[in-house]
Amino acid sequence: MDASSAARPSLTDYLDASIEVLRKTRDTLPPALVAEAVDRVVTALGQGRPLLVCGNGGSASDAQHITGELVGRFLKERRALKAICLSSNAAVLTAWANDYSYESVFARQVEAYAEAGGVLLGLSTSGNSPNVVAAFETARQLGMTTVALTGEGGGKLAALSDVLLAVPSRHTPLIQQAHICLYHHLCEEVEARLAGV
Ligand SMILES: O=C(CO)[C@@H](O)[C@H](O)[C@H](O)[C@H](O)COP(=O)(O)O
Ligand SMILES: [Zn+2]
Repeated sequence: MDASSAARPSLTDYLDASIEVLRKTRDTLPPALVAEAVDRVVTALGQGRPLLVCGNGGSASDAQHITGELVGRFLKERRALKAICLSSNAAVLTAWANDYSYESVFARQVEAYAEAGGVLLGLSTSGNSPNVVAAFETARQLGMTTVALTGEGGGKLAALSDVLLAVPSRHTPLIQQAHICLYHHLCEEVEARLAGV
């Protein structure tokens, strides 16, 4: 063991902390709220309206992950679903951020793809990333439903979300891990309900 490793959590400690956040999420997040998020997404996609997904850093990967499951498949064979990742088009992101502002990179794409009755799903562990906040403001102006996956309290997204799924932690990586559980559940439910529709 090197001298500095004593200060860092062991893998066992890290897994224990992860389990604790997942357990608190299970015990505190109302199932009816999760069901409402599922309902909103099922309604939008069932009517051919888009699900737009955005986030930064690890949450950008999560946004890609979610849209990959829904455009392709999660567990079942079924039709493709109109899920669009706003965090993955490098040309759009770099051109818009370079010429205008990083703060508006998602809002601009919401303008491009929004349809009233669609859903914007934003992932932000702080709930305060300015580009996700701006995207929520634009989505609401354009008649979209907003669903947020955040950490404890929901930050600025709390006031801008029709459905707020806030993981009870302030630790970014552990919140992200709980987000993966929540969105895999969402994908499984959405897919099951839209199979054959
Ligand atoms: O993946 C991680 C940390 O696990 C980082 O890349 C993290 O996503 C970035 O610092 C984000 O910029 C954090 O933004 P947010 O979750 O507060 O919206
Ligand atoms: Zn990470």
